[in-house]
Order: sequence, then structure tokens, then C-alpha cells
Amino acid sequence: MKKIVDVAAGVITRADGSFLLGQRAPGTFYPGYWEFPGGKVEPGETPAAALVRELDEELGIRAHTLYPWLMREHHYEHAHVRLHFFEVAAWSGEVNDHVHSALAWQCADALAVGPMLPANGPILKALCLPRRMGITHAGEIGVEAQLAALDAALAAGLRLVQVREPVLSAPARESFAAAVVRRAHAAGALVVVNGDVALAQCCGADGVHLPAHQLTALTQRPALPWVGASCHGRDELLRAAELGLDYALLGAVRPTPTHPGRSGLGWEGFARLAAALPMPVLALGGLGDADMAAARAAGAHGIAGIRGMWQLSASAPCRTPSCADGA
Ligand SMILES: Nc1nc2c([nH]c(=O)n2[C@@H]2O[C@H](COP(=O)(O)OP(=O)(O)OP(=O)(O)O)[C@@H](O)[C@H]2O)c(=O)[nH]1
Repeated sequence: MKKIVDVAAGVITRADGSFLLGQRAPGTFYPGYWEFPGGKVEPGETPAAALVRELDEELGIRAHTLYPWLMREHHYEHAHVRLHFFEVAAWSGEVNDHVHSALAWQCADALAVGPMLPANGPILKALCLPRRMGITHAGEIGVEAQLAALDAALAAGLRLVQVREPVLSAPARESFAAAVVRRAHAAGALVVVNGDVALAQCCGADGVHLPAHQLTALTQRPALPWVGASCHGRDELLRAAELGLDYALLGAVRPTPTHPGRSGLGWEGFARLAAALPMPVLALGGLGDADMAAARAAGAHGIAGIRGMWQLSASAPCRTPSCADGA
């Protein structure tokens, strides 16, 4: 068996949402392939410290804010690597590369360079997942009020919607889901439907969101472009990872009216459970836009909410910005 090599890699982001890729130089494994800057973790070093060192050595920049993000393992013919990905959210200095053949600022949904290192495909997909998910509750506030809130949130930049309507009748749920998909797609947003693969397919949604009991019962990933699941503990998160799901929701961070009597995980509990997973995890439970920085520091990809996500301010950077936005 090959030894596991720990590698730290950074998604160095700019305000416009683009991130830096480097092309591997001749004479290395996979020359000409593109990667996120980073390198091997040295003995006694944490992955975060290794990344700070590598970014200084390779690019001449100082990383100030690192958010832990994903961990993926990959078997290459030359090594079995364990990649610790961080988002480098704040950094200073001029990029002055010492190791790559070329550098390029790219956006996940409009990649103009390639090929990427084989381990990095899922990383790019994860970067396409918006950072905020609004979960509908038309059964509680009424269909018209929910659609109006959806329109306002889409206008303010929301780009990921989960249709979750346990109390609407089946025909009402179908027409509501179709209306959400129409509006969301017109705004370039993704829609997942809670618990119903057939409804997701027939209303043209982008995917399905599995409640925990469905996740536990599943033996294979449903055949839709986006599949996520609600998780409440490490076992469920590991199950979601094993099935190759694209994201998980983990909560509740704070107590919520949806699960009365259940105490919240808090950010420490969240960070412990969400650490070192191969897919992005959105934090859920009594959260609003003001919680984004705390969520990212705890390793969350972003935040999701039933009540707190429909009042986004138009100035909030509500989506993973993309080059298509003119940046
Ligand atoms: N930096 C970086 N490495 C990655 C990424 N994806 C990925 O599979 N890797 C793998 O992780 C390892 C990175 O190690 P490295 O950059 O320190 O070392 P290297 O193999 O280029 O050779 P070296 O030890 O002579 O510097 C390589 O096996 C590389 O293929 C990525 O996005 N960024």
C-alpha cells in the first residue's frame, strides 16, 4: 500500500469570485495540468500552516484568512494523496509565481483552462454550489407570499432554492415547484426538491434534497445533477460522502421552531462534525446573512435557512460571484 501524502491546497479568491489556478511545470507529475496552489504538508506542520508557507514560497503572498473547506483523497499512480482544501479569503502581496508554467484567474462555471488534475473535478463542482440556500415554507406563509419572497431574494442574489413543502397537497406542491423552477432558472439559480425525485424530474429542477431518513435508506445516489441531504450527525455526513452526494446540510446550529426542544450544535459542534469531508456542508438552523463569516470559519461552505434567508439585502454578496457577472 502506498503511503498517504498530505497536501494543502488553497482556493485563493478575489472579490469578483474568481480563483487562482496554476499550470504544473514540465518535469513534475502531470505536467501541463492545472491545480490549486499549495503543496505537501511537512512533518509536524498543520495543513493550514503548510498552506501559508507554500503560498509564501510559491507565490510570494501572505494568507490572512483561511477557511477550512473540503478534504478529498485520491489514488495516483505516483502517490495516494489526502488533499486539504482551504478557501484563502483574505491575503496580501503581489502574486509572483516561482513554480508554475502559467497562472490563470478562473471561475468554476466558466473554466477556460484545462485539463485539471484528476482529483480536482469534484472541487470545481463544489465551487459552483452557491453559498446561500433559501428553503421554502409556502405551506406556512402562503404560496403567493412565498413566491413574492422568492422574487425579492432572487433579485437580491439568492442562487440556490430548496422546495420543501410537507403540508401542501400533491397538486399544490407540483404547481408551486414548477413556479419556483421557472422563476429561479430565469435568474440563473439552482433548485432542488425535498424528498421527491419524481417531482424534481417532472418540474425540471436541478436536483433532489434528501431528508435524513431517505439518505439512510438509499443504496445509490439518485441520477440527478445535484443531490444533497439533511444530516444531523457524523454518521449521516459520512453516508452522504459515501454515496457521492454533492452537498449536505448540517444543523441545527441554533434551536429553531422547525425542531422545537432540540438544542443547537453551536459553531464548535458544527465545526467538529463538518470537518474533513469531501463535499461542501451548509450550516442550518436559526441563521441569517450576518452568520456567514462565523459559518465559513467553522468550515461551512455557506448557510441555509427557512426563515432567515428570504430577507437578503440587495447589497449582500449572495452567490458565488462569477465571471459571467461581468467581473
Ligand atoms: N497543489 C496541489 N496539489 C494537488 C492538487 N490536486 C491534486 O491532486 N494534487 C496532488 O497533490 C500533490 C501535490 O504535491 P506537490 O505539489 O507538493 O508536489 P509535486 O508532486 O508537484 O512534487 P514535489 O514534491 O517535487 O514538489 C501532487 O501529487 C498533486 O498531483 C491541487 O489542486 N493542488
